[in-house]
Amino acid sequence: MAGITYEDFLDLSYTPTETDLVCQFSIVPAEEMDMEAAASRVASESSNGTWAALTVGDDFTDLSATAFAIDGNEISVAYPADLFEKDNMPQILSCIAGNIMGMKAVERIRLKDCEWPEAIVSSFDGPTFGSAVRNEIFDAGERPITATVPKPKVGLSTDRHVEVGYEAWTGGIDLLKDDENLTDQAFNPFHDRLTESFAARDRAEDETGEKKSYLINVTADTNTMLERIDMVNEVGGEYVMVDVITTGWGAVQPVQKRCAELGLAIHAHRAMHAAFDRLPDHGISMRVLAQVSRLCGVDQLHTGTADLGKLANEDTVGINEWLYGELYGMNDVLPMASGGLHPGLVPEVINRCGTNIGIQAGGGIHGHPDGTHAGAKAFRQAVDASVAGVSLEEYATDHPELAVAVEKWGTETPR
Ligand SMILES: O=C(O)[C@H](O)COP(=O)(O)O
Ligand SMILES: [Mg+2]
Repeated sequence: MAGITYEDFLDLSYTPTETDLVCQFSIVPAEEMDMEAAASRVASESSNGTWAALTVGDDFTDLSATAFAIDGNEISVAYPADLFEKDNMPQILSCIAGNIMGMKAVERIRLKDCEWPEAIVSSFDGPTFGSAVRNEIFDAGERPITATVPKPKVGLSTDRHVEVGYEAWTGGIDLLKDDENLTDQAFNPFHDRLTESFAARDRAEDETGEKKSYLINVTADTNTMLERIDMVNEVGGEYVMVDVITTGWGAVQPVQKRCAELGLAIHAHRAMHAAFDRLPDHGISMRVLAQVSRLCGVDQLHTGTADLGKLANEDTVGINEWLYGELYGMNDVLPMASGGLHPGLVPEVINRCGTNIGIQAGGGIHGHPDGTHAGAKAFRQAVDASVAGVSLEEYATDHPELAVAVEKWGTETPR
């Protein structure tokens, strides 16, 4: 009978069923443990076992996970579907990435990848739009959509923030984006920024004849986020932005449901992800965080810059491919490349990631020697040139803003 002693959680002859959730971990066992014992403890602690052999009899539903493969320092664990509550991401993570992360039986443990069965996937709503935002909200055709964060990231007054946004929109940027730590502070209150930005957005649309939108950061406690989402809807917004890791999945889920009712898209900023994924042999991979984001229904997600930008990245291209991939009919997610980008890096970002992305620059626009409007033009020119297959050098000959940006930054990767 499985589930009594932790050795019972290892079965190298087990073949996962179609309904199992299969998780891949890398582990470094504690000093006195071999891989088999440590793998058993992972399966045990993350399902229905504990450190002690139980003497409670067998009057319980057997929800034991099974460690069924060991390959070097990697193990695979299969979890039975009934272990999980439907549509409850916190509960799932409390199993597969819960106590085991700090368990002394392992020195290090990293949840690297999951294979999600249909029963779990279909219990979540998934994204309302996904990458369709590019042509359902915008009319971007084959090009990536573009975004910018006014800098400095905090401290601009509402008036200045809106002015910067207007300059960026009219320079050719699709999306104005708040920064991850701008919400409702005294120097730039949420409600003022919301109403004034959308008024400026309307003027920018009239001036350019292009669709524009604004990713206002609603991040807060769940009730406040729901109120802010309603406010965004009332002024005719299309999106909200949420810092999904810092708010937590139990907050993202109701946000998704409210946004789906209202027809709003969700832009997910991943601030704090590196607390989980930066150490290569511990934590939760960005790949799994991206999978969780898709199930919880974000439409756009920061997945890095394929290592071209200022932030450390884990396998941007592989993560993006997973976000586009077939998942029992669930909508995909639009990956956002962001963090230290400037016009000179755009061709290589598109070369590595393709055009079905969003691409964001803060410093790479607002650090342009001729200011934000010129910076926005240069960034859009870099996108247009790359999609047309024209080199930046050639495009810059009759696009002076791009020429200035390329002269300033070249193709360097910032730190
Ligand atoms: O939130 C973001 O995406 C960052 O603020 C990016 O800023 P940067 O383009 O200046 O690195
Ligand atoms: Mg930021």
